[in-house]
Amino acid sequence: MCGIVGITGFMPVNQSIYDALTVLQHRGQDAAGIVTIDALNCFRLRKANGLVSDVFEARHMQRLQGNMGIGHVRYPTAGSSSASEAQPFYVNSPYGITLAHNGNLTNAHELRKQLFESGRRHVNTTSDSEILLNIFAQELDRFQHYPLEAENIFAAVAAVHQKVRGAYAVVSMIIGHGMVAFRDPNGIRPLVIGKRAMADGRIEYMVASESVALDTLGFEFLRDVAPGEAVYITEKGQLSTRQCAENPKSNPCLFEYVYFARPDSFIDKISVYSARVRMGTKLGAKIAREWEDLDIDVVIPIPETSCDIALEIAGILNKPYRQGFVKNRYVGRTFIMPGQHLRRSAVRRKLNANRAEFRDKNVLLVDDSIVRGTTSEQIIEMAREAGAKKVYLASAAPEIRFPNVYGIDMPSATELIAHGREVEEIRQIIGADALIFQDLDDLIEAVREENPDIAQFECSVFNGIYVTKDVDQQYLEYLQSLRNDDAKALARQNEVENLEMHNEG
Ligand SMILES: O=P(O)(O)OC[C@H]1O[C@H](OP(=O)(O)OP(=O)(O)O)[C@H](O)[C@@H]1O
Ligand SMILES: NC(=O)CC[C@H](N)C(=O)O
Ligand SMILES: [Mg+2]
Repeated sequence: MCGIVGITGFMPVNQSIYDALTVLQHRGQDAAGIVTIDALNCFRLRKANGLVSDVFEARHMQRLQGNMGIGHVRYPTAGSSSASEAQPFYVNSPYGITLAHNGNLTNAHELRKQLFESGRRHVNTTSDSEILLNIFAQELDRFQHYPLEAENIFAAVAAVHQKVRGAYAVVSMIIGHGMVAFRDPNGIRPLVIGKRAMADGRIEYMVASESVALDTLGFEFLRDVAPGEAVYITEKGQLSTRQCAENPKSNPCLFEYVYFARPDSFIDKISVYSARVRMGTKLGAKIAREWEDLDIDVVIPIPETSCDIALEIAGILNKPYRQGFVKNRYVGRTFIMPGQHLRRSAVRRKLNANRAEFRDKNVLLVDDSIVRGTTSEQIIEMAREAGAKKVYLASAAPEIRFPNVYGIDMPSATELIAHGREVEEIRQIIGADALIFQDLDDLIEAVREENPDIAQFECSVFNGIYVTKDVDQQYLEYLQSLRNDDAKALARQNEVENLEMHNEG
């Protein structure tokens, strides 16, 4: 998952975009970037690998001048993790365009070919986002006048929707025009818009992956950008919006609510926090039903995302809730780290058992999800080392059995602990005394309760149904060959940092 942000204002936006990226950091820890448009109508860019606080030094911030800008935090799901694939991307024609993207395209390979053969455009990186930028540029280029009208920009987005498959929440800037943001016709990845009034009444606008970024910067939440919709804000601050998809549907990613998004965000009118509490209610009821005979002394969350869920379960079971694991606040999210070795070693650096809470107790550990099993395997071991008698584990998400192709880096089914396995087998592998998963229907109900208008969530990782309908076994095999852990490790070895083009150093 990546995080995107864009601000059109009347004051310098560099600090605001930086601040927004810091509250979206949980969506991507690998790279960060900001582009602004300065007073001479030139783009100013800083992007590199690392956390937001590492990438932008005072000298970069000073150079990022201008009242309009976009930013990105990256969790790579396509291409390589080289700094040259950090975002935003830039293309010089027509007019000069930059773009930041959250999501993943499922027809990137065909699009690249089509761009070269019929568009005479070469894309020099392996990033799907740079392909998306070039498709957008190609469509804008069909209008051969300057400046473009809002109509032209919306027509270009409509054409992008026709050509591109997959998940994309996008923010882009066009020199001499303004900012454009759009969401794919299934609304898989989130995108919100907000506004802030200046003292003189002029309105500044902000788009972001999550509403928490608007809150932090004092922008008033206006609404979610609708699936398929585009918003265009001119340099002068004029907002227009348009539905650009022929058959838009609301199929937001269920895993955003389980894990990715911050609890204080609202996505498609649903509070992420409340959804997690309801996940706890449902799972608590299932545990009470199915584990009547189990003697649970204490409920312990696996920090951080599962804390709200575990607290609710403790309430339902009428058992004490204890913070049995202390989290090192300087270690980030382990699931989105690149490479299994790094993920494994990070768990013990991140979490440490509070012995007093485990000694001679039967503990119920709660996690939001079990994906590769990296966390649960080690955490159960740690609970036992700390003196627990019995260790039970509950997951607020059902078994994750299928790859994700829409912006979560789970390209290969064989890396998933629940792939091809039933609960008993998974329990044995992770070493729990008992293991329980939430039912998919319960999870969907828990999330959907606040917005019954959502008929279908994107929940392919649980049921193997891909809402874009273009994903078949052949594509999944292709993806796996490209992005399994070994292939990515090999690619990392061959990377040359900070170069746009490969340079034999
Ligand atoms: O089965 P796994 O492959 O280990 O993946 C699942 C775990 O990873 C995530 O935690 P993470 O450390 O990324 O972040 P958090 O602090 O937000 O819980 C998630 O919350 C689970 O704990
Ligand atoms: N997680 C994401 O949204 C990733 C965006 C894009 N596919 C990239 O890899 O850079
Ligand atoms: Mg976790």
